[in-house]
Amino acid sequence: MLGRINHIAIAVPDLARATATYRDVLGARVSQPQALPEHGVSVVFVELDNTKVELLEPLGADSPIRSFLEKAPTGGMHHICYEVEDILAARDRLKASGLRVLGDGNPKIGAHGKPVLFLHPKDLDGTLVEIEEV
Ligand SMILES: CC[C@@H](C(=O)O)C(=O)SCCNC(=O)CCNC(=O)[C@H](O)C(C)(C)COP(=O)(O)OP(=O)(O)OC[C@H]1O[C@@H](n2cnc3c(N)ncnc32)[C@H](O)[C@@H]1OP(=O)(O)O
Ligand SMILES: [Co+2]
Repeated sequence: MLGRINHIAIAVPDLARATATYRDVLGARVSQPQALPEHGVSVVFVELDNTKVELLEPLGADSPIRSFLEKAPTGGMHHICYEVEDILAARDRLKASGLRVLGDGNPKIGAHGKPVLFLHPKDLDGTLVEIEEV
C-alpha cells in the first residue's frame, strides 16, 4: 500500500527562524511560507533531492500541533507522510485492520493540493502517520 516518503514533518516554535537555518546554514532550497488555516498550521517545505522536510508552526488557537509544542517547546519530529495510490481504499483497509483514522475520516486537501489523512500515533508505535494520494 505504501509508496515513497512524501515528507517528514518537524513542528517548530518559530517558522521564520527554522526556515533561515535550513536555507542559510544548511544550504537547502526552501519554499515560501504558506498559511493553511483549515489545517491549523503555517508550513515551509525544505526541498531535498529524495524527499521533503515540512516545517510546521501552529496557526490559530485550535492548531493540532499546539499541545505537541507545549510538551516539546523547542520543537521535534511530528509526522511522516507516505504516498498511496488510492486514499479511500487505503483508509478502508487501515480501518478494517483496527487503526484509528483521525478527524471525520474524510480526506482533507493537503499542502500539495492532494487528499490527505492522518492515523493515530498510538496505533503506529508512537508515530503520527499521514497518507497522501499521489
Ligand atoms: C500542512 C498540511 C498537512 C500536509 O499536507 O502535510 C499537514 O501535515 S497538517 C499537520 C498538522 N495536522 C495534524 O497533525 C492532524 C492530525 N493530528 C491530530 O489530530 C492531533 O495532533 C493528534 C495526533 C490526535 C494529537 O492530538 P493532541 O490534541 O495533541 O492530543 P494529545 O496531546 O492528547 O495526544 C494524545 C497522545 O498522542 C501523543 N501524540 C500527539 N501528537 C503526537 C505526534 N505528532 N507524534 C507522536 N505522538 C503524538 C501525545 O503525546 C499523547 O500521548 P500520551 O501523552 O502518552 O497520552
Ligand atoms: Co504533513
